[in-house]
Amino acid sequence: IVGGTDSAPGEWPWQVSLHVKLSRRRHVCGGSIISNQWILTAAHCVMSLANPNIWHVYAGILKQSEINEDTPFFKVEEIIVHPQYKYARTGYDIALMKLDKPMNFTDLQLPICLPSKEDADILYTDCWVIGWGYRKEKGRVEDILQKATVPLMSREECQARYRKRRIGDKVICAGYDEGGRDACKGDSGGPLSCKHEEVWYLVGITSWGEGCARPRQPGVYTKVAEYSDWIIEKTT
Ligand SMILES: Cc1c(O)cccc1C(=O)Nc1cccc2ccc(C(=N)N)cc12
Repeated sequence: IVGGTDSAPGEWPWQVSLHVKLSRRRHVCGGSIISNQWILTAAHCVMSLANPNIWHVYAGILKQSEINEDTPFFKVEEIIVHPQYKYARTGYDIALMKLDKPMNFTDLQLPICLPSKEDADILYTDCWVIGWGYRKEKGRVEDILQKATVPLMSREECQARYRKRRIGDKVICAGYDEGGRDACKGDSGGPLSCKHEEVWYLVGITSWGEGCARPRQPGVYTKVAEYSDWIIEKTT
């Protein structure tokens, strides 16, 4: 997250850290708890690492430094990548991870609500992007979970900012014209969470952007409301 601040313990109980157990255990992407056995993340996070056995899901943590070989984690039983996904920039950047066993909800690990398709046009005004990703383009994974508030923008305005790309209706853009506050590498797969009438909704999944927090280059997020049928089909 560029231009963010430290989160407090339990502030974002649906945020998880997805680690890959390869050469070195490391945070690869964020993800969101959507039920006691399912995590929603970005397809580009899991594409080249589609083997469920190499993933460790850490829930209820604030700092990466809380994680060591004794820290409990969830194993992944199944990974479902959207069948139409090719690259983050061309959309369908969404994937589901089924945990090997249901988690117990606590104050530090709770699900976030999915917006329904009817909610696709709600104008959310209190949206936050969170993650342990880079604070600048040439950055590194951060220790304390960062948060930044970002305004949603219309598809038309986003398309005007990304002339070389097709900004479709299954993505949502957010950011400041002057730049300075945005998600970045390492935040991928994490939630764009919006509070609406006292309830938090998973409005977007951090997907891509040209650089990070650059003027007139907003963050692009998978629009979760457009995938509610797919999510329900795959998780029930
Ligand atoms: C290609 C690249 C890097 O190598 C390092 C840092 C950023 C980038 C980059 O251009 N964009 C990105 C690469 C990977 C995930 C990203 C997630 C969000 C955003 C965003 N701005 N909302 C940009 C990303």
